[in-house]
Amino acid sequence: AGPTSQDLLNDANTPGDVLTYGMGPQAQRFSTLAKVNVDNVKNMVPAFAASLGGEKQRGQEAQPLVYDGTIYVTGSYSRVFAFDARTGEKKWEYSARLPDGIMPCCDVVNRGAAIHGDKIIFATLDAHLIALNRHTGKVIWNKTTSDYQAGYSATAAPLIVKDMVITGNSGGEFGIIGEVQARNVDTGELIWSRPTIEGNMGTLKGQPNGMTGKLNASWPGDMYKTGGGATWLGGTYDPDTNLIFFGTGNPGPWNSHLRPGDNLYTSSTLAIDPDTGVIKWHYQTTPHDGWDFDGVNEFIPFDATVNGKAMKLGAKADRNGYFYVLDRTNGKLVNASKFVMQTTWANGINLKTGRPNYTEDGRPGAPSGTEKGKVVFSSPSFLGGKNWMPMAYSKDTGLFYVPSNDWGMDIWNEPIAYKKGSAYLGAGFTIKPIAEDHIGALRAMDPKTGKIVWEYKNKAPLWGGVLTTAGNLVFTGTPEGYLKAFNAKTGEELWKFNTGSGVVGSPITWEQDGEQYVAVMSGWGGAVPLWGGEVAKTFKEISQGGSLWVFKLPKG
Ligand SMILES: O=C(O)c1cc(C(=O)O)c2c(n1)C(=O)C(=O)c1cc(C(=O)O)[nH]c1-2
Ligand SMILES: [Ca+2]
Repeated sequence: AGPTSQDLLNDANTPGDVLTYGMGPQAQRFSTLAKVNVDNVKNMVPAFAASLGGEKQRGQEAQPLVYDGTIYVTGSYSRVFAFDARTGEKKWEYSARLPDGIMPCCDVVNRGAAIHGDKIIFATLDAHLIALNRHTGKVIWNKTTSDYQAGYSATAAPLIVKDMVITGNSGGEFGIIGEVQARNVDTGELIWSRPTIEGNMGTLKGQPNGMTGKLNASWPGDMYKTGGGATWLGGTYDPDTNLIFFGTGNPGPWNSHLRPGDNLYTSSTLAIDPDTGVIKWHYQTTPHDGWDFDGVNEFIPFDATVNGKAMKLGAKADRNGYFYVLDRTNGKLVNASKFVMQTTWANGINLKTGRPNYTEDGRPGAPSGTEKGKVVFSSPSFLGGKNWMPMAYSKDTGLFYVPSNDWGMDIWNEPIAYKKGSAYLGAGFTIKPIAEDHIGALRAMDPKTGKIVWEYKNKAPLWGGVLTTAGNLVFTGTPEGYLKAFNAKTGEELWKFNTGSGVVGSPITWEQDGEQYVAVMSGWGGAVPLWGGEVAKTFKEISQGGSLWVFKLPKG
């Protein structure tokens, strides 16, 4: 039969398998396992490695799934692999036949699959959603989610809620319209679609277009028709409030002078009712985004007592450099604090309005005629204080572990007009380091105080996901090739292993035959080598790769 929607809800409490992207619908990436712990992690050794093979290497950003003795991973170029979880032997491989004209902005990546019943479901770079038989890798259904020739693509892992596959889309750099789609998991038929840009019609259940507030009030003229707001990282689900949370990306074009207004719902967190597709609340982290700060970062539900009051909260480390804690029942700001070295574009967040206090010269200037506008130095860079790589929340320490980066950019605006299937930026940029000794910084954040409790600095930008465990451990990868383990309370580095290529995947752990296993994908890529400017030059020595690595303690 295979996992049911109920099994997926219980994923965080069943350490014998990993059924969801995020290790639980809330995506806390916390494991209750403690067989591998601060005392013995130094002894951990590889159990096996499995290559994705072929000439198709590039960025391997996937988080593996584990079920019934099989590890499922997605690879670059829209591939899926099933490996034996005891030996690493390949069971099957599926490779989507991609057309020549795909337009992913930021490498040919995929972050993971979903599992349900007899199916493995994943999204492709040419904007298809495909369900494979998990035993054979044969296609069960294959749906077109949008038009790749207009710049749509998909890189996120699907979310499964109540027998629906809920997906985001990519293409924010091409003037697409961000969208969340819910489909029947058995057939792939569309149930509802929720556009993220005010003024665009979706097909919602029980509401003709379901857009809240005045249509298009936050966009001039027709700009909402090409407004971006891609939901390119997928979503999390909170059973306590029955809400799904999707971040939305940058508005199109990047040149903000062409679209005065807040440009809802770009660079925001949306809380959506999974039963209808209706937006219950929104919180916009960067109104009128002019830096590609995007806002797509994952929103992780957690519970804590604030000022003596038990609260249902959620946290998001935004690309704009601020760590936000919201009341997840209504989207109200509880606190916001800086988690990076610098934020040149804003002096903090106004706790009453929830809006950033913009600095006077932080925004790149308007072009005049065909001349580019005033260049400004901005920090974080557009690749963000934190990009797509997911943070983790430990129920034991009460801390969030945030994979962050300290860097800046020169950014300027240029004239631009929309053309179907062409980049729609109207901006240029060069990314620059801002510190002598590091770009990457893994930071332990206390969500109650907004304080950084410890940090680990890394020379290259951190671009991989984080895992935390009841063994008082935090795991993350580095572009230099290491998977590393840290003491969750102190940040002390306890173990490392070099996988031979940059690690930009998200680690997982599970228990099998009485032993605890840890797995991560290795394979350098993603946006940094493509867009990293001066920063990317320092990492050209990193070798490409494409392997799954699995670790455990030696027997006996
Ligand atoms: O607006 C979008 O649709 C969109 C999509 C993606 C993507 O799907 O990977 C990225 C971005 N934007 C983006 O801004 C970005 O920095 C980025 C980095 C990466 C990556 O995988 O390393 N993807 C993306
Ligand atoms: Ca983007």
